Amino acid sequence: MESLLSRIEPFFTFQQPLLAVVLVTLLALLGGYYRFRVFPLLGKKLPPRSLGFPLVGQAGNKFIFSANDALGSNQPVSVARILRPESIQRFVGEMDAIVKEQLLQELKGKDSVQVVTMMKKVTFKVTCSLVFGLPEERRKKEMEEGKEAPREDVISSFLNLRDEEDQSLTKDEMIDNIVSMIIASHDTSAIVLSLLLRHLAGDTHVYEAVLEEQTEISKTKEGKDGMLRWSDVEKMKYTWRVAQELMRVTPPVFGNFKSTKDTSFGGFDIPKGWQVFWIACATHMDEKIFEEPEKFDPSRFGNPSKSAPPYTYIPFGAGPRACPGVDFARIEMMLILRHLIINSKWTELIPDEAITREPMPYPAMGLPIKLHPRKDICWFNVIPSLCTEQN
Ligand code: HEM
Repeated sequence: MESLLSRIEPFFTFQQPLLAVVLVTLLALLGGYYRFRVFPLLGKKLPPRSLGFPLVGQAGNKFIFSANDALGSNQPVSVARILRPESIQRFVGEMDAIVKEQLLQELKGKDSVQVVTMMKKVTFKVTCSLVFGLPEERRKKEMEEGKEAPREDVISSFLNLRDEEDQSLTKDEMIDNIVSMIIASHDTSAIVLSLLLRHLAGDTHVYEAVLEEQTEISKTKEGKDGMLRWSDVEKMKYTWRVAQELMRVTPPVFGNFKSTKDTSFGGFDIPKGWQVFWIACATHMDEKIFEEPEKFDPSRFGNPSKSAPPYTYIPFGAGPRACPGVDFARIEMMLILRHLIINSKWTELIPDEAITREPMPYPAMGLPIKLHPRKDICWFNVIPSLCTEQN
């Protein structure tokens, strides 16, 4: 497989494992999809596409969160900086506060909830805080309390961008990038979280192991301010492996790239300029890459001897246009899952609910669950109805 990849890689700007490639497709096909699904948001024409994953609007390939230098030397770097681990890691405490506040709001007075809707709301709120920064009153309060200088938000960063001719972004380019960012960020994490809750409801062994890890972390927080930090997220190793395994079994998104030369793969000719649509599912289920692929086994990510070769574990894509939001997504998902699991068990109200693809994999009925909060460590205890006889 490696020799095949090395033969093919030079022909693509977006190197991916082509084992699993379901070859589709012309720009028109994807264009149709995006026009139908996304463009009504902006009422714009299909953007001129070139490389990678431009989602919406006139900005087209000027997707400035990309790690790829799509706009020119300084611009992408300055905005992508916001999503780099060292920036995102500073955001843990703030993100944690938003997550708690939003979960409380979503669960207030309820003993059952529709998970997909809840996750979308929580992740939307977290994304908005990344894009727009802290609300004014909280920003003031934090400064008064002598906390670190407020983190740079996406809007401020956009306003400071200049191209080689010292031109700032147009309003349309800004809107396109913000809408793309919000779609790319909150929907994906919301789906993974929903599927995680669904899996944990039916897998007691994994549920207990995640709970144990999170309880250990809680013990280290006793007597302190309780605020989570990056060092706490780093300790969530098993919890993260569970999320990784979930994304192996059910990768949430597809990707696409563009051939820069005429080439062929698996007996198919791929003309220069064609958009190639890849899916991770088949690669992730290939027994030559992942032993016993049908088995849900988070330990495969903690074992160097089992580690997958490059470009074979690709829920976040790979190569120059890989997802720049991976650290953000990791922290956000770990925090949300932690708060739910240390406070509550849950059971599915529709057992074995089907998964539909639209095209992302959603529980067909939105995953309604019943919550069974734990009395002893009830974070929901500000809401008495959630902490009474329901255990
Ligand atoms: C579990 C969560 C997520 C998953 C599974 C995911 C997956 C992906 C994948 C597979 C791609 C590449 C698509 C391709 O190859 O064509 C991508 C691109 C992208 N993602 Fe994510 N993503 C997630 C969360 C996030 C978050 C939280 C953000 C932002 C905070 C984000 C921002 C982006 C951006 C900006 C791109 C476009 C990069 C470019 O065009 O160069 N994603 N994502």
